[in-house]
Amino acid sequence: MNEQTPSRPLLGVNIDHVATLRQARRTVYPDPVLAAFEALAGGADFITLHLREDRRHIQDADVTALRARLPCRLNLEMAVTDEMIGIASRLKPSDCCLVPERREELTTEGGLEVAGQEPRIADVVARLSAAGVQVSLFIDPEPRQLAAARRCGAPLVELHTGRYADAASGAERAAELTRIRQAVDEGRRLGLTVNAGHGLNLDNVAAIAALPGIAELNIGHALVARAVFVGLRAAVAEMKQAIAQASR
Ligand SMILES: CC(=O)[C@@H](O)[C@H](O)COP(=O)(O)O
Ligand SMILES: NCC(=O)COP(=O)(O)O
Repeated sequence: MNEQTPSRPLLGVNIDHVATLRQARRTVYPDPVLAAFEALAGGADFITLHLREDRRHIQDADVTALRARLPCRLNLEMAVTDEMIGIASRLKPSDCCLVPERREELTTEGGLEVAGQEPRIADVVARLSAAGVQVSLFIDPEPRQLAAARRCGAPLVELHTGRYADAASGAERAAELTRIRQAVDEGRRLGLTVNAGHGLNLDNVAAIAALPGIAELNIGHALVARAVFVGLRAAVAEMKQAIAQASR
């Protein structure tokens, strides 16, 4: 629950798109395991990765290797499918985040529809929790989804910040930030630990990191993109600094 929310959000580095580069040629490099250690050297608090049904980037072997070798928490993002539940139950990552997934999507387009499938989500939360996995639900910043997440027994939620990140105007961005702030407050009132992520970068992270009560941020694509120019260790260090400055 949320009694120990840190003064500034922890940073989970999502290494999906290191694997995207590897999959472009089906080579064995760049190695996501090496990337994870570089991210940790840059100050990452834990590592996040998304094992998609279509395996477009992260592969099963990456999850197995990281589970065996990481000295930190491993946050496995996955769809709510029997296949993925089986993988998570077998590998037992420290954390698992249930996300929506559609084959044709370019990236995650919205939050998990928890409110419309509570019995299924509650069952999966119970099964993974019984296996010792800390489960979070990737949801839109909406009161009905927060309430449903609480009823499903999830201890954590991750608020989808994609609409904030993709806002086409300052007014729209401000409105989305208000929506997220209200969702953080409501989630904490419900006793949830509240995380956030998707589409965050050096230009937009400060306003999110400054929101009181956010426990963790998951950031990936923008960090890997920045790493093309400065390296992953430096890109993570930059992001940690931006988060620290925003949450003073
Ligand atoms: C759930 C989420 O917002 C991301 O962590 C997710 O991994 C995005 O999918 P891609 O990494 O394939 O863009
Ligand atoms: N859950 C969000 C995440 O892990 C990273 O999302 P992005 O920074 O790659 O958009």
